[in-house]
Amino acid sequence: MTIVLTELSDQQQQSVAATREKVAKLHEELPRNELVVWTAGNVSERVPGTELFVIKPSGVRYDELSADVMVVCTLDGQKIVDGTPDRLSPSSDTAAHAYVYSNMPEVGGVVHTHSTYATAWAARREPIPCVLTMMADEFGGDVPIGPFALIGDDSIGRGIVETLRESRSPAVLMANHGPFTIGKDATAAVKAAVMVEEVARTVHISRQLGEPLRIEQSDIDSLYARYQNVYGQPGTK
Ligand SMILES: O=C(CO)[C@@H](O)[C@@H](O)COP(=O)(O)O
Repeated sequence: MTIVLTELSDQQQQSVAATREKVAKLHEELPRNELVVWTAGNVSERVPGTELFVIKPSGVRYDELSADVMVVCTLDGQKIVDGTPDRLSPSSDTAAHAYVYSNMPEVGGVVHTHSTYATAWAARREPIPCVLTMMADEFGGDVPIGPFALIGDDSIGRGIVETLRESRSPAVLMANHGPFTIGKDATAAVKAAVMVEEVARTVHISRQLGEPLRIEQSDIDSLYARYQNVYGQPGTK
């Protein structure tokens, strides 16, 4: 049965509208942080109080993105009648985002980029070793590699879920493709995308003059616990 946005409850329609505004605004962070070129990358967020999520339309330039063109999809990746033109297709990664939302109920936001240094590690299919306290803080260990998967069905999503279920990391480097990140909401997922590119660059530079040394696991655990539970102001991180 096709879902029609205007047939949802007023509260659900307001939730969709607010999520569209937020996801459109968060897309600005990808070029601002130099995580994407042209139309690469995408951000999505689950719509509270619904079984829906909002994602970028495929192939639309970042300076043409707005709340009005954010596409609303069901958790199996199907576009609903959302007020956008029928011809406006959701991101080519919609199936991947949908698979994550369907299989990781704790995830509220998903981001994909091709940021240069993180994607270079993905091309080598090499996990980023946990050699920085910022990595312990944000990723709780290495940043893992996910399997090579072609776009178009749920194989990328399946690879993301299978990898991240075995890791504390909110980022996975999909082999030969690039980073996908998750979070409790889209803001957290965008932050993870920014941070994974930062640590990928730092560790790359460090390795040019020697082999960086891994932090002891007990120290990683201690740093991760502090950062996840103490750092920053209450409710923000
Ligand atoms: O890497 C891919 C697909 O995985 C790119 O096409 C992606 O970054 C951007 O695609 P969309 O514009 O979101 O369809």
